[in-house]
Amino acid sequence: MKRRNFLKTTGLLTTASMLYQQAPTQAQPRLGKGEHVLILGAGLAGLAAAYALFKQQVPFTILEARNRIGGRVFTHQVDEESKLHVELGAEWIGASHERMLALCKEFNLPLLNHQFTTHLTLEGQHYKPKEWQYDTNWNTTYQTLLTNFKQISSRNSKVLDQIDWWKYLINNGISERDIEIKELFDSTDFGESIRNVSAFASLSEYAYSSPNNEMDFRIEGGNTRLVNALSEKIGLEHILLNKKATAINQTGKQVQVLCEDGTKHTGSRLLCTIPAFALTKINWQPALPAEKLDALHQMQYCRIIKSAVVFKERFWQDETFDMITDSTAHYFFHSSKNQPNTKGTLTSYAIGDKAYILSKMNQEQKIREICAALKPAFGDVSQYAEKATSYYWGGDAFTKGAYAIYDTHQWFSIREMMAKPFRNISFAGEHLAEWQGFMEGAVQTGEEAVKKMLT
Ligand SMILES: Cc1cc2nc3c(=O)[nH]c(=O)nc-3n(C[C@H](O)[C@H](O)[C@H](O)COP(=O)(O)OP(=O)(O)OC[C@H]3O[C@@H](n4cnc5c(N)ncnc54)[C@H](O)[C@@H]3O)c2cc1C
Repeated sequence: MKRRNFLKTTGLLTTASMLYQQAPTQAQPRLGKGEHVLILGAGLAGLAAAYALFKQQVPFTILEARNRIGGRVFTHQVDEESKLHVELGAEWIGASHERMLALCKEFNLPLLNHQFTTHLTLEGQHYKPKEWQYDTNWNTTYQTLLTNFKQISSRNSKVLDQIDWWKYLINNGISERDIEIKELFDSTDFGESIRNVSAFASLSEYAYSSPNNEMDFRIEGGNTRLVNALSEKIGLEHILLNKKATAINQTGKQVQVLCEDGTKHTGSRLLCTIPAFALTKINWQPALPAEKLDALHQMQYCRIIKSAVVFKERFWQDETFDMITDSTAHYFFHSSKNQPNTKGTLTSYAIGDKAYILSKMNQEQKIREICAALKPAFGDVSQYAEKATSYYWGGDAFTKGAYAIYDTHQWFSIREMMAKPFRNISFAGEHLAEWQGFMEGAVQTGEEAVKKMLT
């Protein structure tokens, strides 16, 4: 069974309705001929929705708050001379990410292998890929847990949602050393400590992911190329930048969006693809149902900082180098893999409190921190470091985090409430997706929202 089908069968779409019986449920009428759709947000959810409308010849306009398209897909050129680029937002396309793979194929965007072989540095000791491993018994237990999860009942799914991933692993006998390593690994997936993630959310990700945990590909030239291809296809004239929505009024059959620059935009339907935090900052007339606002307020986004350092030489030598460490800089990978040059970049990917600490450092301090974390593996590499570029998503004005993180008790409670349409307004975006936290999820929710409008 595929992951999305699995999630549908675990009762996901019924529990929240039981919890929020007061909320109004209104089926939206089918979109009429010539009716204009407004879309908030030019991230992948908004662009995928617009592309689906474009194919059906439905008129639409995208309103985007930033001065660029792409949202959390954000390719950045770090060095003009070498033309090296890095991803400051979404990095990997997974081998199971069907819609992303199909779109890349459709737009002739070549995919590059972006898999790595992982080193480990723990308490100042460096281990090369085959020099470290989890306890053999634990490996067997873990595989059994993943396999058994695929048979889980709806009732037990909800029990699992009540405990966090860390406690679940401890309960199932992981050793003290292995939980330390597992926390370092898995927290990079969730962007916070695994004590803050529902065991159900974790298992549904790991049991259904590709063998490389969906860290498989990236688009040659940068993931922003997909965003650009979609925008060009639908017509750049339909995407209005610097249009931060501040108020949304629904009167009769019309929805009016007021933007910070004083402009007003009207449509028969509105699709909001903006993150939960941004939705709570909008002045809604009539007000959003209290249960929905409450769910949006509860939704947390993880803190991630990506810091890419340009080095004069690729002293790590191995193209597939990545490394988990117990330092503040946390996880490193060779972000210039498949970009031939004498110079190269290593990206540090730090989460949670570590991300926050790094965000308070200037670039020189960050380079010092990163070089110190690399020392056990490579000695002093500070002479190779040229510059660092970083982006702290915890401070992002629109998301206040990198992607949604479902804490205990949340998977089966707030999600459906956030996804519920509100009169002529529908909702999409990564935080509502079955492939939550991924580009794939953003695309799927955008496409599905349009499908619902048209049926
Ligand atoms: C550091 C990091 C690493 C990641 N790694 C991966 C990865 O390896 N693989 C993967 O598949 N995914 C990854 N992701 C997740 C992926 O980036 C997201 O799931 C996806 O891009 C979200 O798309 P979206 O359209 O739902 O939201 P967004 O991209 O956030 O788009 C929403 C848009 O709405 C706009 N907006 C917000 N408020 C308003 C407003 N009031 N008015 C108008 N517009 C507004 C925003 O500016 C934004 O452009 C990562 C994300 C981050 C941040």
